[in-house]
Amino acid sequence: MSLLEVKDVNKSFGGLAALSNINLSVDEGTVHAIIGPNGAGKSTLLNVMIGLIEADSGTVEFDGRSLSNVSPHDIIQRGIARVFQTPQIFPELSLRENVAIAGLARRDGKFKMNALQSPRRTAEVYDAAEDLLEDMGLKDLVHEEAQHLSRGDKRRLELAICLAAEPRLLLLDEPTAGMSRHDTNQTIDLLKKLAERGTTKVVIEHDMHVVFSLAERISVLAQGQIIADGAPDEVRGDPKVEEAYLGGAHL
Ligand SMILES: Nc1ncnc2c1ncn2[C@@H]1O[C@H](COP(=O)(O)OP(=O)(O)OP(=O)(O)O)[C@@H](O)[C@H]1O
Repeated sequence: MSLLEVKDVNKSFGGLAALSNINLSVDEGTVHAIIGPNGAGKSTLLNVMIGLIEADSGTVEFDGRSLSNVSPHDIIQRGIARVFQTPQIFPELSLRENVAIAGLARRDGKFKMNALQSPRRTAEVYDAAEDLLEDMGLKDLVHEEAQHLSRGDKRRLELAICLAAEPRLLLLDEPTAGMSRHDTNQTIDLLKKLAERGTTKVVIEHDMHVVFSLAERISVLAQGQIIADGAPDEVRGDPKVEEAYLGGAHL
């Protein structure tokens, strides 16, 4: 079943068509990668999906309901979370406070810092935060200030923050950008583990190792258009993709 449907979406910046007639369907429970060369329109598409950029025309539907005119906050409430290229964390708070705040925001419908001081909620929320951090391999760091984390651990924290919101759809914008091969492989393992939670994922990624390790379906953007869409093996062998994406090199 399709969880997210992008239908006939167009977006121009001035005279530049960043997205042209984009149609894309993300099936529930799958990992769907969006790849393409620099400037292909990947971030614009992700921003349209999450309501940060309004399309000139076309629609995005999540679980059968249009996301038009829905605020980014309400989009999160509906069950969509985005992992940004730069981790969005509170640097001076501990890891578990960072994750607990996200859990409370999900539960209460809006950010309520003073809810952290309510004893009844605190234990419950902190327990859930610690469980998530343990899943992310950050158990020993729950009391550390987030600002002291390594880059790889920050990415893991940010994933925990996103998951605390219990999203049905997770949008990941270059989750392994800037990571060492070791951290990249750990992140791949982590994302595979997340698949067991049934969270549907859309991943923008430059690293082909990551894409082909994770994705069940790949859409290829070039110059604002989808030039290929299918299973990894279909996309890998597509001459249009090799030409557009890597100037004729083999994927
Ligand atoms: N706010 C904006 N104003 C003007 N032009 C923009 C804006 N955002 C994106 N563009 C242009 O739209 C096109 C698509 O950009 P986009 O960032 O979506 O590509 P991308 O595939 O994510 O690229 P990259 O892989 O380099 O991040 C580019 O030509 C870019 O310069």
